[in-house]
Amino acid sequence: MLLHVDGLGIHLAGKPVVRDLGFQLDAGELLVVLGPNGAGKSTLLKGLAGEHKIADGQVSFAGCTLQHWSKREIAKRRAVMPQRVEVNFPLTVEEIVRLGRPVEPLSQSMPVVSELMDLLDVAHLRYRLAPGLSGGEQQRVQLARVLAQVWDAQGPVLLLLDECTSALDPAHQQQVFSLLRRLAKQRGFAVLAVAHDLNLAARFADRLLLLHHGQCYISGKPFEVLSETVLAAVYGLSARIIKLEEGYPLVVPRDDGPEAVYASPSLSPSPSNTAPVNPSCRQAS
Ligand SMILES: Nc1ncnc2c1ncn2[C@@H]1O[C@H](COP(=O)(O)OP(=O)(O)OP(=O)(O)O)[C@@H](O)[C@H]1O
Repeated sequence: MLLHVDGLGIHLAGKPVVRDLGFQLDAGELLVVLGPNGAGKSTLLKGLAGEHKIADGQVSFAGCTLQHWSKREIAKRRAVMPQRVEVNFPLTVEEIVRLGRPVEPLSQSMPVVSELMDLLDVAHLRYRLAPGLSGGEQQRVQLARVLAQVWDAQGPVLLLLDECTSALDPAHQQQVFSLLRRLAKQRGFAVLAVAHDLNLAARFADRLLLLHHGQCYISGKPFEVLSETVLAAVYGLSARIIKLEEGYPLVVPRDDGPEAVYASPSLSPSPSNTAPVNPSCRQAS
């Protein structure tokens, strides 16, 4: 097991934002973390990235507690893409991607930088300055920089990506998730990606972890997690789940919308029916 999270608690401004969270992530797995706004997804990711202090529990990576990794060693194996990265200084796309490989001579880093610019479809922008790029272009450049950091790492690699496709058009979203899946399957990367798009998650994730009020509501394979009752209870979303021929679920919101769900006493988000069905975050099955 590459990443082992046990009883994790993170407090912000004196309040528990992530509570009693436990899950594991293996090499070669793509785990998508879902949940409503404010559920604690970014806080979890920042905790795993070492940006937030861990108040309770333990996180170990490749068998060693996170706090015991040296900054230098973990930087070779863990790459993090935050939810928002704004580049306001006049660096070119190529220079930004190269920031992922700060200690390497130019001749050595250029093949990786070029490969990643191709993969993220930003090679045609290589001499453009970052502040003039569109939101989606900026996001693809940042993802290329993040991947450059661990591209040819030896040994275990963990990618922590916070809504890394939120600004992308549907085709680029598919390309990026398909790339992440390939990196997991072919290179053994462990990928934890926070996302809001349920269908993208269902299509590409090996497993989903649904956060609600800082706790794991349910985790498991997409079909186990994405049920009508779960979506109604966690998001207040009325939706149909269709099983596609390809074998993964498709979430189709109903016309009656969230207001209708909230109007229904049996599905209103009262404390009793928003309590996690699976507080210890066991597998759904
Ligand atoms: N630095 C902070 N200090 C105090 N509270 C914070 C801080 N950062 C986040 N929070 C609060 O913690 C809760 C979880 O925030 P977080 O950003 O983890 O949510 P999220 O699930 O990523 O949401 P979104 O889908 O909107 O990005 C929210 O209620 C937020 O207001």
